[in-house]
Amino acid sequence: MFPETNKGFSYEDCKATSDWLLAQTDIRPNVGIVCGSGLGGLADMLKDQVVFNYKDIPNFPQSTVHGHAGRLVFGTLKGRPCVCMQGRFHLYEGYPIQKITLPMRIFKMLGVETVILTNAAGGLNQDFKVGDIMVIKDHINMPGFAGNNPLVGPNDERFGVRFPCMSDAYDRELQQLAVDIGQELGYGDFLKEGVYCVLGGPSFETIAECRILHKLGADAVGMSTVHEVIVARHCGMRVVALSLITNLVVMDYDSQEKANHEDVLQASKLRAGQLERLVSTVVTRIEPNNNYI
Ligand SMILES: O=P(O)(O)O[C@@H]1C[C@H](O)[C@@H](CO)O1
Ligand SMILES: Nc1nc2[nH]cnc2c(=O)[nH]1
Repeated sequence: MFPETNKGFSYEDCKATSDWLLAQTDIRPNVGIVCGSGLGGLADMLKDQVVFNYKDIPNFPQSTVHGHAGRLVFGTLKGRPCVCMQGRFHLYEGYPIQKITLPMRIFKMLGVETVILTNAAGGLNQDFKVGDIMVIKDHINMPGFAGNNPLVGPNDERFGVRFPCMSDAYDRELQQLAVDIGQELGYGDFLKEGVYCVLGGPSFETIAECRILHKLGADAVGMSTVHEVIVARHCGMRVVALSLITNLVVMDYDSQEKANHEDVLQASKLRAGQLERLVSTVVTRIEPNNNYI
């Protein structure tokens, strides 16, 4: 009934991958972290590391993008067991959407309850500046409008329901926790909240596309995160996501600005340390029983 490419990985495939990982580490993570472009330093914060190269993990795709190392790092953050993707997969790398989101189901099977995602994004909101950190409050799934959703294909109820709700995709308490911690750390001047819009990439947006996305209510645009969030929510994990605004999109035909990946990586370096501090503090305030301290 479904074409072969839409079948994704079975529950048993995912279990085989998670069992393979669990057999090689004693760490039992309850927090999973995904590092965006140029933000892989987050993984380096983990202590007592057990590291797997993606190429060695059964069923895992390979990272092909500069700024995404391609390592799954288990470790502890101030004593809290975590697993961190140092490099994620994007639609434009050519993988089926079910493959780029496979790690979320692996996270779930490893015991992860909360997923923290980061990304580099272009700022559409006219009040945003390069270096702002945006706590994502909602998303617009542009590829999803055309049917490119990671849950397309047969639904296995052991993962989640056929028609998952997305109006609560971004956990409100975790959003507030991230904002509160940002304020405590003195990030008030560059801490924002907003809507993230995903496009397929890899080409950056035209001026007309940026104008329309802005009119649609998006504050930032990128090429990731949303697919992972959908799969994470489908299998019941809580989600908080942060965009680092690495460039302001071009909305004016007189502008000479041109988006490019090297500038994105360069800009992510400016705020990487502060973003890492924000994420690590969020992790330490999440209790295993899902309460916040
Ligand atoms: O993985 P993220 O979303 O951080 O990567 C962004 C989107 C593209 O992959 C790349 C463009 O520079 O950065
Ligand atoms: N689509 C998109 N992704 C980005 N990632 C970082 N900056 C951008 C951008 O301007 N557009």
